[in-house]
Amino acid sequence: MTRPILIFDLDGTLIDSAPDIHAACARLLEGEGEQPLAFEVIRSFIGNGVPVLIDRIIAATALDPARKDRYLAAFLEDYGAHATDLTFPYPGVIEALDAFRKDGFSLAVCTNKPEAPTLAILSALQLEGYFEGVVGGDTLADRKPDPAGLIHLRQRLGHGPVVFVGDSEVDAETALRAGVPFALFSQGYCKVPFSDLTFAGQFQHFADLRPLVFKLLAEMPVPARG
Ligand SMILES: O=C(O)COP(=O)(O)O
Ligand SMILES: [Mg+2]
Repeated sequence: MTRPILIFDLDGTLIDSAPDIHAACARLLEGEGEQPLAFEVIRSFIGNGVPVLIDRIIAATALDPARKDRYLAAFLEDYGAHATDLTFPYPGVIEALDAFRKDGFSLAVCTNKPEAPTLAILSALQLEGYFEGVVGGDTLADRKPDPAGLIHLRQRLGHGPVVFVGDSEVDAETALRAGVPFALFSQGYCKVPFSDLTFAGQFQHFADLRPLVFKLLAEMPVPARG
């Protein structure tokens, strides 16, 4: 039987990474003689990838847009060295991944975080062994909300039924465009009211994800046999 595929977003879904992203942004701004931005402000800038994070910081401060490449490189170098100082999986993530693995799911990650820090974080938090595929923000030509990452992972992992688990409006749009049901984690970094999102179900603790995923799989149309 085709194995079902469960694809997870990373920041604000599997891991609470905003504290380290905020700290690295604060060091970048201090290095440029600027005041750090508030934690909630930086958290609201996460989800569209690091280049967009830097654009949003430039727009909110006196940083020079012409020096974006330099800020981006400085951020990535610093964040790469400190990405798991304050970052942990959300409660229940490891138990949920263990259960899904026992159930026979193929597990994967589709994040807008660049691939190098993504792989380093998964390794440092001992999560890497769970995932048969990882797509970062710079892995393919287009990142979320482009559906290419979900489509690529589905093809790589055997074309089984897919559920995408994420926290944000970016993830909801990605799932919609890929034609995949979306399970919304309500404790992440979403910037818009949930009523503005398309999602098949939501959960607030990872202990509640497994029944939701089985419900969504049971609701999926059975593919026609040729
Ligand atoms: O914006 C980012 O860098 C990553 O965000 P994501 O893991 O939620 O896709
Ligand atoms: Mg996210």
